[in-house]
Amino acid sequence: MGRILCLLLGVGIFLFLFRIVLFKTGLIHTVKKWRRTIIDLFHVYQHFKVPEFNDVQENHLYRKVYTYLNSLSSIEDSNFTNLFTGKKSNEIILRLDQNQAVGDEFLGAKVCWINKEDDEDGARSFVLKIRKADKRRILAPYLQHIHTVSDELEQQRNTELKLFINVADEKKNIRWRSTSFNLPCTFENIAMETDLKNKVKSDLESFLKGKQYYNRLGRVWKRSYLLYGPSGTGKSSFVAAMANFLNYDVYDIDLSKVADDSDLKMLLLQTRAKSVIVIEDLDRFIASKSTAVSVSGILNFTDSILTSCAGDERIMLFTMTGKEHIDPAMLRPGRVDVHIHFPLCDFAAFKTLASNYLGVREHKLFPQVEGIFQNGASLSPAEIGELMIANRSSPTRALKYVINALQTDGDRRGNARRSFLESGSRRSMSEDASSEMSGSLCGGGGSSPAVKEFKKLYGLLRIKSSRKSESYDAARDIHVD
Ligand SMILES: Nc1ncnc2c1ncn2[C@@H]1O[C@H](COP(=O)(O)OP(=O)(O)OP(=O)(O)O)[C@@H](O)[C@H]1O
Ligand SMILES: [Mg+2]
Repeated sequence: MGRILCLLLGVGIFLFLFRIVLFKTGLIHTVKKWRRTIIDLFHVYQHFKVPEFNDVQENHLYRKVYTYLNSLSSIEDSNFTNLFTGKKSNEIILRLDQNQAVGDEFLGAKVCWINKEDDEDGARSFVLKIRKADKRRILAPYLQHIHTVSDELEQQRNTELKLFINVADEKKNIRWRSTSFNLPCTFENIAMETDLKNKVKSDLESFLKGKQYYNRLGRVWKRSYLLYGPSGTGKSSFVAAMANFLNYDVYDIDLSKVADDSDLKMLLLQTRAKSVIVIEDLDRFIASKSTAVSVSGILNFTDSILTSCAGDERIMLFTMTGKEHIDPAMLRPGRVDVHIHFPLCDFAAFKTLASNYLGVREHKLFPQVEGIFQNGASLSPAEIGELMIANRSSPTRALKYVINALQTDGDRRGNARRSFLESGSRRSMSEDASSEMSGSLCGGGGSSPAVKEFKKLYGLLRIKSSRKSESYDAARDIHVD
C-alpha cells in the first residue's frame, strides 16, 4: 500500500515537473505541432486561393481578406509577424509576413490562412485551408463574415486617405505602394480667386452626385482636370485639397518609373474607384523625353475605353507649367474636361497669404505692396509664403522682405508680365493658350463662323470672358455668345 502511494506520488511529481519543463522551455509548441500533424492525418483538407489580381485587375476580396486577417489577435501566434507603428504614437500594428500562416475559428471550425508570395513573379495571394467536413457548413457564412468585418474596419478607417506611388521591384514588375495621406491642405488654405474656387468645388460636387447622369449618357464616371501655371503657384497643393475635399485616395504616377505604355495601362487598371490619379509635370516629361511612355500611351490612359475597365468614380489630374507645347488633341474635352490656370501672385492672392500666414488682414505697408503689384512685379505664392513663414513672428518685417523680394526678383517677372499686358489685350495665359490651341487646329485663331463652330464642337469657347473666369475653362460650363 505504502509502495503504491509512493509510486503515485512519484508519478504526480514527475508529471508536474514535466509540465513545467514543457511550458517553460516552449516544448509544448512542438507537442502541439505533432498533435496537429497527427490529427491532420485523419482529415481531408480543401484549399481556396484568393489571388491579389484577377488577370490584371485588382481582386477586391484579396484586400478584404488582408484587412480581416490583420485584425485577428491570432496573428500574434504566427511564426513571423511584421510590426509597424500605427497612427497614434504608441500604437503598434501587426502584419502577417509572407508565407506565414494564421489560424482562425468560425462556428466551432478551425481554419488556417497562408499569406503566399510567389518567389518567381512576386504574385501574392491568400490561401484558405479548411476541413472538407466543415466546408459545406461554414464556407459561405465565413466568407460573408470576412466581408462584413472588413467593411466595418474600412469604414472606421474611412477618414484615413491613402497616397499610392508606383514602384518597380527587382523583377521590374510595376506595382502600387501605399502610405497614409495626411496632408491637411484644403481649398481654404489656397490663395485663389474665390469665384474660381467655388466653381471648382461645385464642379466636384456635381461630379460626386453624377453617377446616374454619367451612366445614362453611357460615359465613364470620371472627370479630368489640367492644372497649369508656373512653379510654386499651388498646383500640387490643389491636388491635395481636391483629394481631401472628395475624400478620395491619391495615385501619384511617377512616369520616370514606368517602363512602357503597357505598364501605364497596368497601373491604371490596378487603381481603385473613388480615387484621384495624378500625373505631375507632364510637359516636362514630354519635353525631356525622360520617360519611356509615349504621348499616345498617355492618350490611351485618359481615354474612356481603358478607364471603363478600371472602374468608376475617379478624377484625373495633370499638372504642367504651360500647355503651349502639348498636343492639343491631348487636352481636348473628354480627355481633359477642365483647365485651371495657376497664375503668379497678384495683390488679392497676396492678401490671402498675409491673412493665412501672418494673421494680418490690413497693414500700413499694404498700399505699397499693392503699388508694386500694379507695376507688374510678381512672385509665386510659394516664394511669398516662404518669406512670410520665415518672418512670421514680425508681420512688418515679413512684409518688408516681401516688398524687397518683389522689387528685386519679382521685378524681372513683372517686366515680362508688363510687356505681355502691354502687347494688347489683358487676356490671361489660359485664354491665350486656348486660342493658340484652336489657332493651330484651324489654321487661324480668329473668330470666323467656321472657327466658332469648331470651338463650339470641342468646347473650347471661353466661359464668359470676365476676369473672374479667366483661369477656368470647363467644357461643361461653356457659354456660347
Ligand atoms: N496659391 C497658393 N496659396 C497658398 N499657398 C501656396 C499657393 N501656391 C503655393 N503655395 C505654397 O507654396 C508651396 C509650394 O506649392 P506647390 O508645391 O503646390 O506648387 P506647385 O505649383 O505644385 O509647384 P511646382 O510646379 O514646382 O511643382 C506649398 O507649400 C504651398 O503651401
Ligand atoms: Mg507641384
